[in-house]
Amino acid sequence: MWRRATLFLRVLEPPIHINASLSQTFTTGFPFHFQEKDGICPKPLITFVLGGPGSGKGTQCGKIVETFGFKHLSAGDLLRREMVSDSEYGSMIMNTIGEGRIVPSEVTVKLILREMESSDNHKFLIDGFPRSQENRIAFEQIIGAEPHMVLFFDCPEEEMVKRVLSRNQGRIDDNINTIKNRLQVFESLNLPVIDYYAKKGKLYRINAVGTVDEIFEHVRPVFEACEHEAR
Ligand SMILES: Nc1ncnc2c1ncn2[C@@H]1O[C@H](COP(=O)(O)OP(=O)(O)O)[C@@H](O)[C@H]1O
Ligand SMILES: Nc1ccn([C@H]2C[C@H](O)[C@@H](COP(=O)(O)OP(=O)(O)O)O2)c(=O)n1
Ligand SMILES: [Mg+2]
Repeated sequence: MWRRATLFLRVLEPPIHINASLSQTFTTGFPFHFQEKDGICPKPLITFVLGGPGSGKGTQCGKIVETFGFKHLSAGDLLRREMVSDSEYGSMIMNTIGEGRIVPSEVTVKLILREMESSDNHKFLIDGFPRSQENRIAFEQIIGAEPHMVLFFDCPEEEMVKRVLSRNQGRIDDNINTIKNRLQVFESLNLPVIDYYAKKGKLYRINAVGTVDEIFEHVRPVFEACEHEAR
């Protein structure tokens, strides 16, 4: 169903710009620009990491960070952190996540933007985002950048449910009722995004069944090729 994309790197990206009307929604962090390093402001290298709940995104991101030195931004972790802070969005995020729905894009993109701006690393692994076409468009408009590539951890539903139910991290959404909703939301809102990137030739579909190390052996060559291209 998913075509395996050939390596496609946009080496020359258009300059980063901020959509003026959307930028007015935010009070911090504009204009978006990276911290300088040795007097140079590098272009961001963005990888989106997608897959259903429990497909192993976070686990594989840990290994990618260790091996390839990316900055890992988990949209879910950022939202959970915001949820327990004094934020005005706290209760909305809790209700939304508890029901297995998607938090409004402006909130999530704002949290991602804040992390990107404060990072001294220009290589970003954005995990669990974009989860909908609305997420994707908000990111493009607000941050003004596109991913260089998109990983999709393809995992059977049965296996995802089993992993989520034994995750044991005390998450409010790791219960059978919420999982059912999350799987439905994944199918209806996230698969179209995955399809979108497949059509753009940016998608790398990874078989997410196997041990963590076996799966990472499928991931490794994708990043090795990316590093090679960037040289
Ligand atoms: N390949 C794997 N085989 C078995 N369990 C796994 C594998 N990869 C991750 N897990 C476990 O499954 C659960 C979900 O993994 P996680 O990385 O949190 O997935 P996601 O971020 O996609 O929801 C975690 O408890 C993790 O330890
Ligand atoms: N882009 C995103 C990412 C996560 N969320 C919310 C809704 C998701 O069900 C929860 C949990 O996301 P998270 O990526 O941590 O979940 P998994 O790692 O896939 O199990 O957070 C969101 O609203 N928008
Ligand atoms: Mg995760």
